[in-house]
Amino acid sequence: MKDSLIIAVDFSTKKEVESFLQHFKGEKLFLKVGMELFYQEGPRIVTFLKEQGHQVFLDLKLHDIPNTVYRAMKGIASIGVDLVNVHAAGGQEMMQAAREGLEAGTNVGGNRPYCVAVTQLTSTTEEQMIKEQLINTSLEDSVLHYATLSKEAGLDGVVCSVHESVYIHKKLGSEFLTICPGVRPANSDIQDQKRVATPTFAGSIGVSAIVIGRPITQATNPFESYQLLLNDWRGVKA
Ligand SMILES: O=c1ccn([C@@H]2O[C@H](COP(=O)(O)O)[C@@H](O)[C@H]2O)c(=O)[nH]1
Repeated sequence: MKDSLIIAVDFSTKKEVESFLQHFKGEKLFLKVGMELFYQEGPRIVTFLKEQGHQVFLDLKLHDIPNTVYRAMKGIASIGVDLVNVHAAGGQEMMQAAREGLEAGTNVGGNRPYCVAVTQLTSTTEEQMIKEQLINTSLEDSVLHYATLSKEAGLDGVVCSVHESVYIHKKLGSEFLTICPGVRPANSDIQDQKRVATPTFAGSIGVSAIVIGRPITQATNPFESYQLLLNDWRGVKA
């Protein structure tokens, strides 16, 4: 889990994923399946990727009442994913229920999937948070607050931007996972992301894992793009 570069395979069909993975010549990857793909293909896409030897982050960002989240997580654990998530805004009781559901759904002797909570989406600015969510504090304080609640609920970490990771590790310990999307090569298009950073910066400050989608999936040569980003992240000099 730690030091992984997770590729967000944001495609609509298994066929598109299969053709994307052909660029990687059998390399074992850490892949993120999001709503777009899961809602089209269902649990069988996870089974397919696991059978190919990949690790899977199922990014469904659950946010519902505790009983519903418990039952959904119980089912998700039985599909065999490695990492799942909820929205921290669902509250501490809901996050506890998520963890308990995962424990209940994990086979005896198996590993419970890691569970992390989304703090503030990396597409949100501080200005938007204050205006639209009526959270009258700094974005950093809001993220730290959600991270603290997540840890108290027994979760393994959070989804946050690279910029908040240092404060989270300082307060909650470096073992508490910071999974960071919003990662872009220097001077590239940030698209709908707002709180962005380069892989090099993420690596230099000890972020637990980074998530990158479009800079790899939409590249002319996805494998080359992945290798370059991986080297930047791991501090390998060209
Ligand atoms: O705060 C969040 C939480 C999740 N995401 C997801 O990560 C990827 C990022 O893709 P890019 O193409 O690299 O922007 C995407 O699947 C999001 O759903 C996030 O970006 N921010």
